[in-house]
Amino acid sequence: MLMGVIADDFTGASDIGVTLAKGLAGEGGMKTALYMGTPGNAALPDIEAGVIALKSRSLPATEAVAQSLAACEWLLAQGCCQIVFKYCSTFDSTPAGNIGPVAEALANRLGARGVVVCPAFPDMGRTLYQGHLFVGSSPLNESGMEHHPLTPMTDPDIRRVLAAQSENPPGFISWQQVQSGSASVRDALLAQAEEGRCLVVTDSITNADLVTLGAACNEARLITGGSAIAQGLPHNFIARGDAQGNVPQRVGVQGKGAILVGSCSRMTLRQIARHAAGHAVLQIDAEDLLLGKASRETLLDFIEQNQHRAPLITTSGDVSSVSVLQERYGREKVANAIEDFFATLAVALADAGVKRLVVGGGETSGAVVKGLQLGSVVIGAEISTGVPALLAMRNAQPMALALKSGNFGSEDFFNRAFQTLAP
Ligand SMILES: Nc1ncnc2c1ncn2[C@@H]1O[C@H](COP(=O)(O)OP(=O)(O)OP(=O)(O)O)[C@@H](O)[C@H]1O
Ligand SMILES: O=C(O)[C@@H](O)C(=O)CO
Repeated sequence: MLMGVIADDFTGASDIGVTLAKGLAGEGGMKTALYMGTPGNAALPDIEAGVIALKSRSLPATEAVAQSLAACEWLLAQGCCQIVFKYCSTFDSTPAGNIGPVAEALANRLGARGVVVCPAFPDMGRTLYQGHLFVGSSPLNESGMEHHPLTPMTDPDIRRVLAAQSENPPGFISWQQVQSGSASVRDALLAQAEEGRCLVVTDSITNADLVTLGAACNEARLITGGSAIAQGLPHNFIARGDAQGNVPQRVGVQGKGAILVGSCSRMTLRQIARHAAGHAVLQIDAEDLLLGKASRETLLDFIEQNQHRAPLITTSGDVSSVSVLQERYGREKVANAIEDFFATLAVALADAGVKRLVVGGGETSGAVVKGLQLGSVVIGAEISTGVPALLAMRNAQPMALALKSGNFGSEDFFNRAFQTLAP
């Protein structure tokens, strides 16, 4: 294994996994495996990049650091010479972390300084200019992310957000400097390292900027960013003759399917509304879950009876219903109850023969995948930007999954993914 990635959520892990697996157009990527949690066993010998999915985004910082360091040790033991810490392209974090504490702990472990911090993901409209993160034409704090149920983002200045959760004041490299090319960025990173800067917020607006950063980080021990930071990294290994140039294959499994959605992000709410117009949607009242009122039999029946209508079960609510519930019961209690619900439901569905599962939301995906106790997963071709089809084995049976980040995918995503996971 040449490169190792530690991702702070499961949708993000599949997002960066497919970015590494496909690499640059015309060249291909790295043979990449996705591990659902830090594995107990050694990786297969032909794997060139390993992505470890953690569910560490909303944990207390000390736990997130401990899990990330353990993942890092496993990746180093597999032979990785470069580690990437993947977080959300909307820099989802709490005032206490976990991006700053995890990035600094990994930098200390790897002896790295002048480490790139770049959440930009231009294909999804996330750009970083003068340290400010935009989603399309809106600053981060006016993009809907200010209402996120777990990690509301109320400041678009990533330098300030990161400074508040880091021990060392972060450095900065502007877009103008990135335009001067990879050698100039490498020098700038070295200069920042010599000044003692651990983390360096680095602007990027286009994919070309991210490829420049990738080339500048050819020899870096640690890189941090959204998935798009990984675009140019396979090239470094392919150009050296270390990696072969992989192409992800289409993945599909015969059998019943279900769609489970716990994301309350703007795009997901639109996708659910669109799905409801032509397919089967069962809306669960999230408060019923907190009061222990949901019946599993009804849900299994709903999925069984609606196989021809791409059945979707959701708890998602709009900003006001989420905040009413959180004020009444507390943010963590609400999230835990809903995530437990999805984890248990996914297991019941899989036990009842469901073989295709589309999940909406990173924390929700984490809960579902942990519930199903999936180990390593094959990354297939992309269904939409940042969302690959995945092939897992459960009880020696194949299972196809798609884990969709809250704001990813077009309005018809849920039906498209449901159909795409079939052979
Ligand atoms: N009706 C609801 N009220 C309050 N919280 C909810 C409700 N429905 C779901 N949730 C919780 O909101 C959180 C949504 O986070 P999740 O990471 O799954 O989606 P997301 O943030 O949109 O996805 P991503 O992180 O991939 O962008 C989960 O913890 C989920 O349990
Ligand atoms: O970077 C993104 O936006 C996604 O991969 C993600 O992490 C959402 O949870």
